[in-house]
Amino acid sequence: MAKIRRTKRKTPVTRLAAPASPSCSSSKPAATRKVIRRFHVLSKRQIQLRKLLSSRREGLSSDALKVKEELAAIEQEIDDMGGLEAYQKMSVIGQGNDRGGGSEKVLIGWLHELNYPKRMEAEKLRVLEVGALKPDNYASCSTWIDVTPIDLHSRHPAIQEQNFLLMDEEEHHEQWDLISLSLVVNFVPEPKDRGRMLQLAHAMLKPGQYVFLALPLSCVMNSRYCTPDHIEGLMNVLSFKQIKTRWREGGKMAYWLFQKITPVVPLDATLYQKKTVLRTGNDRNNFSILL
Ligand SMILES: C[S@@+](CC[C@H](N)C(=O)[O-])C[C@H]1O[C@@H](n2cnc3c(N)ncnc32)[C@H](O)[C@@H]1O
Repeated sequence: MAKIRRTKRKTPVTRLAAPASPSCSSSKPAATRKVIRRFHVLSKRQIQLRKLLSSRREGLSSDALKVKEELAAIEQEIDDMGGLEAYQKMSVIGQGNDRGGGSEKVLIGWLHELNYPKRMEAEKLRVLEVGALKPDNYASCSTWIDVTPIDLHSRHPAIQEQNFLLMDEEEHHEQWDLISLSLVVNFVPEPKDRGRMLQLAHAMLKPGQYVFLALPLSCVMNSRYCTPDHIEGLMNVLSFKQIKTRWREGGKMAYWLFQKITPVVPLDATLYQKKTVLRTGNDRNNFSILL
């Protein structure tokens, strides 16, 4: 039976800071965090191994066999843990307790500051909520928000089971007023796919409309490769303008609202196409987003 390699490498930040600090649920906070961290570690390794396998010629060496064995062991462990479903359950607990509710509270507050729903015309705001754990996050705004919740794994019939990265860009071109990416970009293991997610959001938004982004604070405050300025610069390159941002010292989350703009001159993307060290020090994480 193959064993999963257990190294002393640090757990990636994307895995640490998902909303998992329940204080009044039946799951103990430490146990909740443990499931979330382990799930992220395993799914990142799963992607690495799959890539490794697809880059080798069939039956090339005994190395390939080892990779296959490790992959099988990882997939078994993910299954034994209860898979994405168990992870989502832990995230719901965290959502309720860690943040006193979901990120949508921050977003709704900002929309009110931007004078919604007053400034709206006849139609409701078309919101695509990516990574929806509950179908009714926007129930209190149902008179002015028309939400489409999607997730890789639907936990409710009203949540469409859909990978955002596989949505048809042409079909959805400039169809949405707001796309919510709360704790979703950091869930995606590959930095380039994270960038693609933001690019896709841009293509799918109507001109002048918004993307809401929420990340664990450590992704921007303790990463070697990512800072709040870097996020803003990267979003500017994608033709987004920062409208709102919020985090607090010692907090767990960072939030942004960006507006899709039409740039006068396209900006140079070079700085965002490869990892550049922006912070030094041993105790940093490796979160990054690449274009
Ligand atoms: C940590 S949970 C966050 C849920 C919620 N948005 C929040 O802020 O608490 C991440 C969710 O995003 C979903 N997700 C990740 N990548 C996705 C993708 N490409 N398309 C759709 N859903 C995705 C996962 O399945 C998971 O349910």
